[in-house]
Amino acid sequence: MPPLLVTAAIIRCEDRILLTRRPPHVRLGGWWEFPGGKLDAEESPQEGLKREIIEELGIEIEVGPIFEVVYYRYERGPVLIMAYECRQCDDRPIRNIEVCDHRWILPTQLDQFEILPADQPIVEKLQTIGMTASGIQIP
Ligand SMILES: Nc1nc2c([nH]c(=O)n2[C@H]2C[C@H](O)[C@@H](COP(=O)(O)OP(=O)(O)OP(=O)(O)O)O2)c(=O)[nH]1
Repeated sequence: MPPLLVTAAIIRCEDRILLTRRPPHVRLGGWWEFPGGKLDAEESPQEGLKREIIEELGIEIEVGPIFEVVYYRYERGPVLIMAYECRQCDDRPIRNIEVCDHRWILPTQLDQFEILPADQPIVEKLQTIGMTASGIQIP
């Protein structure tokens, strides 16, 4: 089975990153994750990610360089997660539209959240090198 193509946004603001929580009633409900979702047909990863963030949180983002790519086998089938370094580029407040909670956290706080298992390589990279070290272009 080919993997589901999923994009995820590592949205940074100063030294914090954004984590969102999946609503209780959806598949994998209650887990924390990086906001994003499945790509639609004929959509580039960057276009899909911007669309998902507007749908889920009501904010506009700029999509920067790729941060990590993860292949993970869930019981229902594999996913390929493309995680991009991003930043918010408007001043709208975040709204929990398709998520049930969100937090701006320090990388040192990642261990305090139950984050989807597929995201482990992303979490480890954030904990060890952070984002500035990987070249995110944030003034
Ligand atoms: N957005 C996101 N999805 C992730 C992460 N880690 C991870 O394993 N996933 C998985 C969970 C889901 O199986 C899949 C994303 O699917 P989804 O159901 O959230 O995507 P979607 O919003 O497009 O879904 P839908 O409601 O339109 O069906 O990727 C992550 O950090 N962010």
